[in-house]
Amino acid sequence: MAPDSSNSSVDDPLFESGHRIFANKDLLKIGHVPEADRIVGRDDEISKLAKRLNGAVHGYSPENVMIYGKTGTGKSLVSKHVSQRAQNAAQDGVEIGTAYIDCAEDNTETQAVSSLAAKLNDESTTGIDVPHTGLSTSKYYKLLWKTLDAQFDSVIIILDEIDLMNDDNVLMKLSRAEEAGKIDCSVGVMAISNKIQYVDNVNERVKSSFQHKEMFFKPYDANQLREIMLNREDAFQDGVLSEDAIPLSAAFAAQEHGDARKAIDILRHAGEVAYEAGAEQVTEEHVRQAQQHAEKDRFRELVNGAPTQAKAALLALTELSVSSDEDAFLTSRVYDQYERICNHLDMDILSVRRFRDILKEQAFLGVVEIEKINKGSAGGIHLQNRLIEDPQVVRETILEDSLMEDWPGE
Ligand SMILES: Nc1ncnc2c1ncn2[C@@H]1O[C@H](COP(=O)(O)OP(=O)(O)OP(=O)(O)O)[C@@H](O)[C@H]1O
Repeated sequence: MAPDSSNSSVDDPLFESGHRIFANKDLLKIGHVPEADRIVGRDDEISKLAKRLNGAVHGYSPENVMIYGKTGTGKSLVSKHVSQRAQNAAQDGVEIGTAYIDCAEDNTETQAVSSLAAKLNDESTTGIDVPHTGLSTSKYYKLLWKTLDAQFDSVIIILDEIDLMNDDNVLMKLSRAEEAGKIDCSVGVMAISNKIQYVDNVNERVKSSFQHKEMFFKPYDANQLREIMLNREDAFQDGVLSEDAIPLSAAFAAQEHGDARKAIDILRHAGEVAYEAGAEQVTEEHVRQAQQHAEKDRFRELVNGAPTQAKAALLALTELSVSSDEDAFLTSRVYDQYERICNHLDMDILSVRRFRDILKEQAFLGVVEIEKINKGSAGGIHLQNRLIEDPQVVRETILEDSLMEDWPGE
């Protein structure tokens, strides 16, 4: 880790001595794992999870656990924390290994198994060389089993964002290894997901071998978010945070779904905004600006991740918004524009009914706002669609997609 030089003085006047706003910005980094005394509001989850892993501490099998919860509710943090404590608490003569796999990165069976083998293998103890690439999946499994037996009585494996793994095989192989006689070391898997029905959708064979207990992490409320941030107040210089900065960041994050990552992000960004503005304090206004920025980022992510047809529908609404003084348009008018776009880009044209469904989905995601207009007894009910975010931002984001970039605009 880089030394904390926030308060050190620098001889060259071109550079600032220390930092006006931050004392230890690392505390607000996304990947930062806080110390036990900075973890707030998760005592129950920590002790429940510890019970599941208790066997490992005494050299028996830990239980498998499936952890569900929305983003930023502390699932990764608590699982890393408890597995680390189990490793430290291991009884004399009991060796516990722990490994964390981010399935968003290692999303194939081979990648996950090779990563596990590489992370758990201490070559100086086992004499086993685990090459990064080039072996078949089954060879990587063999290396993994060898390295586990050479070092551990028990191993605790965290598979984070398991729903992003494109194959459930790894879950089955890990949970069956001991029973199938492939290893003597016992294996406990903590699989983590935001998708509440993840296990319902996995293959029956996997389900029957991955016998597990389930845990649900509830979103934080504004008080808990405030506590989480107060516990990292020392990321800032003394007296720099105005009284409102933390409560307001907590309130913004709680409004959405109680996401601690979002709360910390807003606070860090507010500090950056204050710094850029040359301010001495992080004020309510800086937090508001940081929140608007976070909102734009979230919006960009939503639009980026939308299917191509949804992007074409949004582009149609965007073009109308950019080229007119109005900001809300009847579905029929948006559909005409959508047809022009699809023709130009050589895309399939969906039926009006399907097109309406797409706009509804986008309204559900908070990209579009739909309003019912009653045109009297003869005119009937019509739907008007409006983009929630600045049309130029939406346009720029959609045109980043290589399938849409040939649209010249109107
Ligand atoms: N109870 C807590 N106390 C202190 N910090 C917390 C707490 N819960 C979460 N955080 C912080 O919030 C951020 C997000 O937490 P974490 O990654 O554990 O969430 P998650 O539920 O795993 O989210 P995702 O599903 O998006 O991976 C991290 O920086 C973490 O340190």
